[in-house]
Amino acid sequence: MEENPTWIPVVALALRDASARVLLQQRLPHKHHGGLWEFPGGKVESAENPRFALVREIAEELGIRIETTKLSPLFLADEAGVEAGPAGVVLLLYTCREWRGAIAGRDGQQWGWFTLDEAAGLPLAPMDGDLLSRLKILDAVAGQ
Ligand SMILES: Nc1nc2c([nH]c(=O)n2[C@H]2C[C@H](O)[C@@H](COP(=O)(O)OP(=O)(O)OP(=O)(O)O)O2)c(=O)[nH]1
Repeated sequence: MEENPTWIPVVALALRDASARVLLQQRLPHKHHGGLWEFPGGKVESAENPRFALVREIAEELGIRIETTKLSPLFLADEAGVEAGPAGVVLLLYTCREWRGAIAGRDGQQWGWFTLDEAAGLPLAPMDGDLLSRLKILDAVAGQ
């Protein structure tokens, strides 16, 4: 098994508002990486399609509806090169600019809209920090 380790797929969303700010939320204190900021999302359930997993997680965590067809895949992050977490987490980041409903931290978590520079100044979960760095490069290339 060591030569063929398993992995845990996790999906995350870079939700962008009209000013290109990004929504981040703070992990609850009792969780792994408690108190650190992250892109909203969560674990893909067994054999679940990642886009549908993200729609489910976003509804659960933020109370809003996003559409699978409005999601664009961006990047992935894994644990090579970032501070180690539980073995095998691979974080798949999508982006989206449209949602329906009013945003609320349904698990009691703090959330907010941040420019990418503001976001970079927050204490971020390791893989989210890695993804944010690449999002900044993508925005710079796109001239945002
Ligand atoms: N977003 C994010 N998640 C990470 C990082 N490192 C790491 O091990 N994880 C893990 C923590 C969680 O097990 C999983 C994220 O899924 P989740 O948001 O559904 O996790 P959770 O803590 O609410 O649920 P659980 O692990 O208690 O079941 O990925 C990281 O740098 N960023």
